[in-house]
Amino acid sequence: MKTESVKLVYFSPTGTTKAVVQGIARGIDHGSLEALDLTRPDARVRPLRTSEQDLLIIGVPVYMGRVPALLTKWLHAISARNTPAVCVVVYGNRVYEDALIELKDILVRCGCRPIAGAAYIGEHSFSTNETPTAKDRPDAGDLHHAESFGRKIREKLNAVPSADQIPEVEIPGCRPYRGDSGLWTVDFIAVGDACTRCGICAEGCPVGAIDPEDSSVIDTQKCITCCACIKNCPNHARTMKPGPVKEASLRLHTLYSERKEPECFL
Ligand SMILES: Cc1cc2nc3c(=O)[nH]c(=O)nc-3n(C[C@H](O)[C@H](O)[C@H](O)COP(=O)(O)O)c2cc1C
Repeated sequence: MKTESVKLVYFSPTGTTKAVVQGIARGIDHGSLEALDLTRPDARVRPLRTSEQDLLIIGVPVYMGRVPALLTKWLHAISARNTPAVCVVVYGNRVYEDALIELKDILVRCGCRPIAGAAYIGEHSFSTNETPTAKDRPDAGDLHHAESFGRKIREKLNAVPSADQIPEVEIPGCRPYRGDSGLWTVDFIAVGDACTRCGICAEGCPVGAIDPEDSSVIDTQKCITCCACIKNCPNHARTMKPGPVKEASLRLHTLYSERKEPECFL
């Protein structure tokens, strides 16, 4: 079947999911490409509409083995008319549990026809220089893999006459979904003297939890512990305070250092 455009949709506070889905899109020989970055809160207001002429590629990070809870309302509101869809999750080298099957289920309910799914590895949000986990992933090998996955998706699309005839894609996972999509409410960010109040952290916060006038003021009720503010700070002024997130960073580094590889389902 022919698709006229690719719609590339992602939520990616620390940029790893974005890099992976862009890699997949490079491998698909597409006509036009429209990107929708859901990371900023104002991008999650208008619902998405897609048709059979689109190919939807949608990527989310894995949070606690699940699709991030803050996205589910927006995802459920997608209105897709028989749209072929590629479901992608990116996880921090621990496990992706039921996130991929959950994403697939949501998209099916919205009217999509999943044509492929994949789980890739990205540097863990809690990874630091002292306790790294999946440091600098996706790396060149992962991105090469993503492009080649994209080429296989194109071949599969070319081989089916219409979206109705896309065969069911088997995705691993359990229903009801395991894991707990609830996040910690925790005051874990230390702001050091190097902070210049430039506001870059507030601008990049996916939930508007940082005061743009005074970036040391953080609304812990809103914070989703994505660590984008730590990783995006040009002055390295933000670090983890001792506590559960820092402890998790050490635990992940200790238990999940062995390299995992991407998995694709076609
Ligand atoms: C709150 C939270 C929960 C997470 N849960 C998991 C998890 O269950 N398994 C895992 O391997 N990685 C987990 N991660 C790590 C992210 O999935 C991973 O770092 C991903 O690459 C981040 O994507 P991004 O760079 O697009 O923000 C979690 C990260 C956060 C912030």
